[in-house]
Amino acid sequence: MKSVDEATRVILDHPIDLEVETCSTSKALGRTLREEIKADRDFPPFDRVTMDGIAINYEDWKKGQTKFLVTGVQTAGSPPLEIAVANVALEIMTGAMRPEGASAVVPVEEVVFEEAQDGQRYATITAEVLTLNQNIHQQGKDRKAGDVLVPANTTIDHAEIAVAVTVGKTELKVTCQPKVAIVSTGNELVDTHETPAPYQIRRSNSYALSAALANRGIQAQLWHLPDDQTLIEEQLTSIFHEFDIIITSGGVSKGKKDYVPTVMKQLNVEKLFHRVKQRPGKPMWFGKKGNKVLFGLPGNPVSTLVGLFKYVIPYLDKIEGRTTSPVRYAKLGQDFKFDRNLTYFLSVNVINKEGELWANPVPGHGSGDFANLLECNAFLELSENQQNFLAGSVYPLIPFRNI
Ligand SMILES: Nc1nc2c(c(=O)[nH]1)N[C@H]1C(S)=C(S)[C@@H](COP(=O)(O)OP(=O)(O)OC[C@H]3O[C@@H](n4cnc5c(N)ncnc54)[C@H](O)[C@@H]3O)O[C@H]1N2
Ligand code: MOO
Repeated sequence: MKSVDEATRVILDHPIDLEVETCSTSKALGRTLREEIKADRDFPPFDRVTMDGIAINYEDWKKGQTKFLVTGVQTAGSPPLEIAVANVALEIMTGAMRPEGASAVVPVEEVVFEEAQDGQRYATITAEVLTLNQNIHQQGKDRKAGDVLVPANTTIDHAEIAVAVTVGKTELKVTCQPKVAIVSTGNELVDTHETPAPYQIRRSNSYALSAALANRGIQAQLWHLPDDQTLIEEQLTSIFHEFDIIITSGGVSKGKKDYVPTVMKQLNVEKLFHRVKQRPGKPMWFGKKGNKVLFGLPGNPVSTLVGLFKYVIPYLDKIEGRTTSPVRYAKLGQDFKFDRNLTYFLSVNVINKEGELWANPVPGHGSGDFANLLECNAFLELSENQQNFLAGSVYPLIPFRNI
């Protein structure tokens, strides 16, 4: 039986290859970039005015001039005007290009405007202090044309989309998303709209898995198969043809109808491990055939989700080449005892107390108690070979909601 660390290593050491495709930039949120995004122009591309006010030649003010004749108005999006003679100003708007000859912009709050008898408009500066080039964002100050703005393999978020469209990219090269199938098994399971017999339940795992994957940007396709070995074999054969990643739930333990491992053998899927020294989720199965993998997650709903968040999501991150955030840690909120020689994934409610994450145990009633997860936002990974876990000690966190 593999330890949690060994199982993690085996999984991450068996990536499948995903191709590169082109995707419209506006739909690229969450995808992995497979090219560099370079600046097509300087950032900003021209000396950009940053306040609504008047543009003047700073030297005029420095020589003692505070009252300026307004000779024009320059709005954002129009070609630059010019300050060609001494002691004149242009009214100017945020986003406009610096007019030729202008070397300071004084905000309207520091200017008094007046109309003279002759119909001319004057602006008097009330500010005590001006500086050269104030309120002008200098061309190329942020980035230079040709600079790499976003390196390849970055996960695309709103900031990357803003930069990509700014440099004129309507499309981006991204990693193809894997095709994912979720297959639940079990005669005791009926669908949501059905009324279960007294010995049946409604199935929930496939819906929980597909919702969690949708949150991660992946639209999985769902199947449910009865405990019929021939049918499972037939269906998984065709699912293997069509999909890159198959996630099964149930049918991997030691029961007479737990057919997943047997069927995998018949389909020549290489077993990389079966069973992990952990609770919940011990009976997990993992294997690979060609460029496809199967995660056989145990059926108990909490075990299924531990498998998804601990193993499947990091695997997706790896094959998609995503930039991932480092492992997060939290302090255990109260003493906890677990005396089996297994890694324990404790359901916890994590709160942020004065900048520190504290994980309060919400143990529930075992791996079938999925209603318990309504009160939780993460699993805390308590290492094997330890029995007493003390309040205040720090452990890795596997969040399944935003914390
Ligand atoms: N003799 C042994 N029995 C069991 C062992 C063991 O080591 N020796 N392991 C136990 C552990 S731990 C787990 S976890 C379960 C996992 O077994 P399976 O993966 O074969 O899962 P099933 O038997 O099919 O189902 C277990 C449980 O979960 C419910 N379930 C299954 N699928 C769904 C679904 N889609 N939605 C909601 N609930 C689901 C199912 O009805 C069962 O109650 O095995 C233990 N037994
Ligand atoms: O691993 Mo099972 O998930 O403990 O119930």
